[in-house]
Amino acid sequence: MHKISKLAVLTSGGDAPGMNPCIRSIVRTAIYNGLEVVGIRRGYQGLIEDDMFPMGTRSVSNILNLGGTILKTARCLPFRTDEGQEIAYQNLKKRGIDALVVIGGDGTFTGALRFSKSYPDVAVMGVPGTIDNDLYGSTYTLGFDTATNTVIEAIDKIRDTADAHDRLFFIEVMGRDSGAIALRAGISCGAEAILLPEKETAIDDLIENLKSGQSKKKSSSIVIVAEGDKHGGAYDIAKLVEKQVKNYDIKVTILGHLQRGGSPSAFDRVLGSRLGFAAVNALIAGKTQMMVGLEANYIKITSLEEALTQHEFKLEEDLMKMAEILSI
Ligand SMILES: Nc1ncnc2c1ncn2[C@@H]1O[C@H](COP(=O)(O)OP(=O)(O)O)[C@@H](O)[C@H]1O
Ligand SMILES: O=P(O)(O)OC[C@H]1O[C@](O)(COP(=O)(O)O)[C@@H](O)[C@@H]1O
Ligand SMILES: [Mg+2]
Repeated sequence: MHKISKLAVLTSGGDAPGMNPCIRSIVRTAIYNGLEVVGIRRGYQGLIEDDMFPMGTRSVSNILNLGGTILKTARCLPFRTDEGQEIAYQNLKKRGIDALVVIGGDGTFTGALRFSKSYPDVAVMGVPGTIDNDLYGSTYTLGFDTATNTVIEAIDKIRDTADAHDRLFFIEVMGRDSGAIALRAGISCGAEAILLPEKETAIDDLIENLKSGQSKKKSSSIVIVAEGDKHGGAYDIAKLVEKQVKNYDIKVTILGHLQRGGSPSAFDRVLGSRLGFAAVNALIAGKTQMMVGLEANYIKITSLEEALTQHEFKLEEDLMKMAEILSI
């Protein structure tokens, strides 16, 4: 078994609250175990540009409560090329780095697995960090809990004004391919309808549902639209509905990037700490091309290969049905 001595960490793809607690945990667990630690700025971009710096225990002081990522993040096109991957490898070798922890989503893991297959002498471990909660191998990903709470706080406020004016609101939440935030937020805020990318929305049913709400004297209605819905965003759906639902003052709100910011929740701080701790310990134990996750409240280690091939989101039909019944 190859014993590691110098570990690098990066954050990649969309930032997610909980990344900082995870970085802190990785740095301190590694140092506790006698490893040197290097931080890489802007994900794979910094790996290719050799933008790295040594990290000590104090370099991660007072970051548990911070949203975003102190390492910064990026979406990096050159890492998708063989040349980019080779430059990244040479930069790691030059510095004597023999282990890499990547915190990110499916794209980040795809890049890491490809890199690790070409250059297996650098051990690679993934930590699921994305507000979209769409990775196989972990019931929860970093940032999902905080983002959902941020969304709930915003929708509660919108509900107040919707109710005061008897209005119908279409609220767009993040999730290009994932309805995870939309579904949890919809249940938490008593949405009249939840539209997800994983399920084709029957506009006629939506219109019937809204009309029936009116006849039952609902004073306001909230429809949550995940940004990746097949009919388009909240504005497009509102236009389709507007023609047929009369006597309702319709408004649209796009929550946008505010959903990705903010101080991580207790859940995400604990999750980040646990996953970071587990990632370093797994590398020390000689594991590579894996990801750490949380299943049934226990750490679970899954191969990146499996995580990426199994990754289709399983639509939670039971929760959809429950949300529908509870909003009658
Ligand atoms: N097929 C791939 N080969 C190499 N690198 C990739 C590949 N897919 C994604 N990446 C790298 O991972 C980065 C993050 O992926 P992205 O999909 O943007 O975010 P996330 O990791 O949150 O899903 C990309 O910008 C790119 O550098
Ligand atoms: O900030 P950007 O680059 O516009 O990306 C927006 C996307 O990032 C996310 O917040 C997170 O996606 P990833 O985990 O794939 O990075 C999506 O919900 C959203 O569609
Ligand atoms: Mg992704």
